[in-house]
Amino acid sequence: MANSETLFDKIWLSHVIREIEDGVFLLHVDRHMVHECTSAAAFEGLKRAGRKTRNPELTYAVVDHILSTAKGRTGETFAGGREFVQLLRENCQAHKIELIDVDDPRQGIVHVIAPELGIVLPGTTLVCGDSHTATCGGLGCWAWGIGTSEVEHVLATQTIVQRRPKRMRINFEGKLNRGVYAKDLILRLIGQIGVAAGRGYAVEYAGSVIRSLSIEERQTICNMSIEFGARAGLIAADDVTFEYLHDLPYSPKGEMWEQSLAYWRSLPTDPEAVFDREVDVDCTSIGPQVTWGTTPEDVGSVSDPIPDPAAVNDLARRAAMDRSLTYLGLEAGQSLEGLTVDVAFIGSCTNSRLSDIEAAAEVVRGRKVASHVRALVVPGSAQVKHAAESLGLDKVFLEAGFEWREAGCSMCVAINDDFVGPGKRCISTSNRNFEGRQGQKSRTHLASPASVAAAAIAGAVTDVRRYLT
Ligand SMILES: CC(C)[C@H](C(=O)O)[C@@H](O)C(=O)O
Ligand code: SF4
Repeated sequence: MANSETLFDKIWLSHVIREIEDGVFLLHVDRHMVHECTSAAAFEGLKRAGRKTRNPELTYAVVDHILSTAKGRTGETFAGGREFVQLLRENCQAHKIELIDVDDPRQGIVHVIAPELGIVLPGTTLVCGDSHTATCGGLGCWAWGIGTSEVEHVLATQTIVQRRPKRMRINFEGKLNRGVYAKDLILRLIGQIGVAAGRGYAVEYAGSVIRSLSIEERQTICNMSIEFGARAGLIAADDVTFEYLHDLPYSPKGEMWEQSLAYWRSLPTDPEAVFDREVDVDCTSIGPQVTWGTTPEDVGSVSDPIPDPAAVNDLARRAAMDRSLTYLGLEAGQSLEGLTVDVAFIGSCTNSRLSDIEAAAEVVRGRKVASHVRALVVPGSAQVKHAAESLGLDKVFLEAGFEWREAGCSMCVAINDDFVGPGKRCISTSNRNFEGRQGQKSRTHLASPASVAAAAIAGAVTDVRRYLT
């Protein structure tokens, strides 16, 4: 039907090659990102089957996960990652895939560099063997994480088989309070609708608050789509997006740019379009968010008392809350404010872009990290690191007592040199807080970069608004 399609419908329809069975389709993949952690088995599969990569020019590889973030690091510094890095190098060479290697000035977390380089474009499909690929949806593309066997399929055919998802729209309206950032909005949403609400849906984020966000903030929102079960989250491209994309290394140029712009402007959801589900989030009532449990749904404003599991009727939820509180060493009714932290981590594909680092620096400037806290900033990419350094932000952090590290996934996932330590408590800008996520027996509290910076200074979870002028 004319004039009643959603953004997602438009992208979907322009990528269908054919219907395979009822509701299941073969689709074209425009861009494919690859990293060292989930690609080795896919390349191995190709080798065994004697297949080639169909469109190596549409695939980009980068090293980010199993990598040291120490100054002067190479792909060999972290012993556990050497083999993965080496294999990626060999596979990229054999398949003529562009590799952004450890010492490349474009290196960084896969979901941070893809937008930064203009590999992500509105209206396209982008996949990667990584669940947080949805991050790239912030630029109006359909981006989602795939499994390793699908990585092999995409390499071999440049297509993917997908069941058509349902459509959900989430409307963020109201006025943002001081000390409230994109991270607080997405945490609040997950607290409101729960970690399973997105299953089977492609989600579009909309509303006046979303329109007012920068591209980096939109990526933070889309990044956590997977944390409530949606595999993709999209935000329609607008002038903010076009300005961001203009003149990036891989974005279209000249006449192609003009043609692309005209097409991109046709993509936003039509006014008459209908969604399978709509959710409204009232931003006016949101304060700085901090998680108190082991899912991102276990979240509240920093000054709220931790909810009492005994007051919850759903028995499974009650048991999960009990288990969360035990794991984190917390009690119902307790306030998170004043809770001592051992580690403060600013990084990950959720919150490691320049604006995140700037927001944290605003809190840190002229202050010192509490003496018992290990505090780190791990920029999402070499470009982010460089940009921050040219603003003198590295000095702000170093003088305060933070570590200023090289780009990578780092302590978000702890499959490298950076981990929290058993029984230790970390306040983190990353996206996952399940048991052991940041290392064996680590305890994680998710929050925004400004809130994490404030906690590093205070030595404890605190209300960031006290540190803002
Ligand atoms: C290593 C990779 C498979 C994983 C993912 O897919 O999300 C990682 O990036 C993560 O965040 O846990
Ligand atoms: S930063 Fe964390 S969430 Fe993002 S890709 Fe790396 S491990 Fe996954």
